[in-house]
Amino acid sequence: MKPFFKVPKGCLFFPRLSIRHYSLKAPQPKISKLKITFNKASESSGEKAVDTYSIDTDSCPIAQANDNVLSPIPSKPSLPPSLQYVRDLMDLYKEHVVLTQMGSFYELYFEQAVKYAPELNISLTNRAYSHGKVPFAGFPVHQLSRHLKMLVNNYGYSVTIAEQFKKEDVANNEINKFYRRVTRIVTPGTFIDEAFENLRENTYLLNIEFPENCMSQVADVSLKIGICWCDVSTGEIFVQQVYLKDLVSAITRIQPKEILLDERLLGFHIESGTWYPELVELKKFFIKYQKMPSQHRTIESFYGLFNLGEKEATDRQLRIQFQTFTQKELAALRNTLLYVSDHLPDFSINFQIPQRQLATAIMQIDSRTSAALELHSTVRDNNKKGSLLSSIRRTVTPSGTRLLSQWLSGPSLDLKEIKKRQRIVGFFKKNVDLTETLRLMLKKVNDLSRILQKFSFGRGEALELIQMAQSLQISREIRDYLLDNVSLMKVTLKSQILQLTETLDFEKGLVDDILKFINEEELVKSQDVKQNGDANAILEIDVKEKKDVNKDEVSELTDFIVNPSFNSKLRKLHDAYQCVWQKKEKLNNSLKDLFVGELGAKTFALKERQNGEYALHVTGTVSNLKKIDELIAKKTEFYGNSCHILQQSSQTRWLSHRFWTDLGHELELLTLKIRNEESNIINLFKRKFIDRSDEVRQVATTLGYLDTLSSFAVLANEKNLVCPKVDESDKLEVVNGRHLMVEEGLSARSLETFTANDCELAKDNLWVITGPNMGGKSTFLRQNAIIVILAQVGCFVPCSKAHVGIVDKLFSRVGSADDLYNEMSTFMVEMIETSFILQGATTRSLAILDEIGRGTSGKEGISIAYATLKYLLENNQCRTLFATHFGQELKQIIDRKCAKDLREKIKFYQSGITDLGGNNFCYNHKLKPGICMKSDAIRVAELAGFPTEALQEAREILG
Ligand SMILES: Nc1ncnc2c1ncn2[C@@H]1O[C@H](COP(=O)(O)OP(=O)(O)OP(=O)(O)O)[C@@H](O)[C@H]1O
Repeated sequence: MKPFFKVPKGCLFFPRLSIRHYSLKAPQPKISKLKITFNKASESSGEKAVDTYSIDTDSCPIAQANDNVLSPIPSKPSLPPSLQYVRDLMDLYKEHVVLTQMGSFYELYFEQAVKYAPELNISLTNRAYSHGKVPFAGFPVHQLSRHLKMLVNNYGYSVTIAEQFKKEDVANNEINKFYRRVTRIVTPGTFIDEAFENLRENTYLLNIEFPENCMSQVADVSLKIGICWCDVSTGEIFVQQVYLKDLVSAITRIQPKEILLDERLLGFHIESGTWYPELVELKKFFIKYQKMPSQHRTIESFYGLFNLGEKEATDRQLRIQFQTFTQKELAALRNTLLYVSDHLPDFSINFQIPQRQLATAIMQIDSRTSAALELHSTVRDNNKKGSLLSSIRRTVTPSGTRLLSQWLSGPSLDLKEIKKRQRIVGFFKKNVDLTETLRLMLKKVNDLSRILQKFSFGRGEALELIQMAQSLQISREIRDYLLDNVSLMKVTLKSQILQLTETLDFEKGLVDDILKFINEEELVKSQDVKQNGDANAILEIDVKEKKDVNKDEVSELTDFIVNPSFNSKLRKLHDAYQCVWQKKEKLNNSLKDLFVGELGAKTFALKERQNGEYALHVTGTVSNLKKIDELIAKKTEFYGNSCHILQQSSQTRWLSHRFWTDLGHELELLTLKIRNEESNIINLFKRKFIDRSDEVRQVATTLGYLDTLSSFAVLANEKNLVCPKVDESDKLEVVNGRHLMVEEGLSARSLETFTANDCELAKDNLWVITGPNMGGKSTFLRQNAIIVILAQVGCFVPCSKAHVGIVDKLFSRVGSADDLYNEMSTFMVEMIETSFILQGATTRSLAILDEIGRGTSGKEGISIAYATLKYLLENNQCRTLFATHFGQELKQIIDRKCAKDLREKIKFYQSGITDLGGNNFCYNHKLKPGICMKSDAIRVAELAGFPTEALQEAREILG
């Protein structure tokens, strides 16, 4: 029998999975194929027509075309140009949802309108054209984000967005004054709007570069694969080279929102697991198949996507960095960069220098282990609440939370780094008041990396500029605060803290300038007005109603957001504005004296009407207004100008007045000029931050680091955690260990307290844990794995003492598998998972195995359990916890078949039940040496509400 993937010498043979016997379900509809070509090379492969529509908008005729330009294939000449454009886009971006901006709406046409209108819950209508009716549906521009969420996140579609632009130098009254072009293609990995809102998580896009033609051969577990992942919303980008056997662990760690694969792999259905079983894991993700023409673009052509200050310095740094990457990593990087730049053609991407992650620096946790240990979500309902992350999270900044999540997915193998973290946590834990003050400061810090990215994309409000400046100011305060307290620190800690504080020293002048020259109060006010406006728009309040209300006097000086003293140009504009404003005040007072004082009007004001006209607004009684009318009719001059009536009602008059009209226009023009200059200044400041991207990111990283470590200190004090001894030994010794989440659950539900248990393993030691059902076996296994993870992220651990020799890989075979291997029997899944452990575990690994062999008949199950146990001891020689209901049977086989030295490496522990008399009992979760002889399954059945008759029957059979 031929193995279906290559098994290294000395490892177990894998069962052959024939697709005939285990026909796998078709993948979920998340997978979409993007037919886009990117280079001329494809002309030869018969895709010339498609090539004409490259989404590279610079060279793309269609993307830049205005609505008049017809498709090169004049398929439906009777369509109006704008519709023809939509039709062409739909043909080009097949399988994408195409949203085209038409005025202040995004619209869907033709069959897409029919298909997606119900999914978006918007109304579907028809519009009549000369060639017939066309179905269409749309929504206002400001609702884009809401509908994108639905299309991309809920339905997993790719969305192509064509925006409308006004042609330059075209008069307003021309019919074809707009053109449209594709500004972005939104997929889960490039959905920046969503990422900017979702502060606690990274939005990673992952590209996997399989070697060419590798799928036409049997899978080789030592195949080298290049991966690259990036978060466009924070600018992070990483590369790594992994072996095929470690690929799924890497994916689990990265938790990408989208995975990019070469289009050529489409036919291999890799997520079915037929080529390499572990790849069934890909079913969990949004997969995009993409033509990968990386060889046609040099890496240098992407240098513009990085901004590390001066261009030359950036290029030099990148060149040096890329020399350290392998070819596979570079290929993955190139394709990722290409994909991002093609999907966000209108955004200036600003990545940090790509970081190379080494497989040897991070603990490997495969997806089953991550799920079984509930690191990020619970097994039962896939909820974040109740997970390890949510139960230990005390971070107060978005970057701290994201860092914590990354650390939990990939704990460190770097002893020096772990000890550094422990030292800092220990210091924060001891100095409670200092930590409290630090965290109060951290709480005020905004998400610097995301604000920076917004600026790079030409987005970001002026208020975010203030937030950026304030956060950087706080980072200086944190720096000073820590420096003030270095006397409390021991030598090593002191030098580490000093190193950290260096990165918090961001240029003071820039920050001070922003805080000095930009008026935060006005910004907050205008933000409130905007938010209210948005809320009204969302509520779709009748706009007409608002239009009836005429604007009050032109803005007062306080509406401006940049201090006039910023530069002479702004000063001059403000002086001119002041001068006109004073004239306006004088005019207002004089006319008020005249109309109210002398002519008896009730009120008087200088106003701008909704239609833009400047007018005098007078109210009064019918007789007073009559007097005014008569004066107007006689062409009487008011403050040097005669008036005429623009609009009247019984008690109001709108009057024209030349002088006010001139002043109004002057004020309007000056306001525009000031706002324009302000916008230039804001953009200048933003640019300054973009040019210092590297420094801003360093501050963000350090603040996230301090946040995470101080949060560990808070947690340690709150949960009574201790600092574990971590070293390169082969030990796993835990005294009075606890499971944080189970403990939390118990205290929330009942008065019962958690029973702490010890664990003492060394290399090639194996503990067999037996006990009744519900006796706490799985809990014990998991708690020790979690303690290892916590120890290696630098966190303190729930026990009274721990000694953890660094674990390189964590394996588990716990509980029922998820549904990925659909149509495979539970036992087959169990065996596949166990095989991965037997093939992957090293002498530095920790394996937790729960009830191996339970999925088949008793005798065979026991033999499999024994074989697994023996293989682990003899070959893997890792630290192992092995829970089973076959304790007695296993012991007998071990005694019979194993040599003394092997027998001595196996220890048996049991939990039990304490009888309380009658039918009453309680679980005794305390582990003690020995083997539990019975599982007390009938008691569990009784607790679960089994019918008495059935229970009786079971008891009789048991005897
Ligand atoms: N050390 C402990 N102290 C207190 N309660 C515990 C402890 N360990 C487990 N429990 C409680 O017992 C429940 C069952 O534990 P667990 O699932 O670990 O048992 P098990 O022995 O693996 O059961 P089974 O053999 O039926 O799978 C837990 O949900 C928890 O409420």
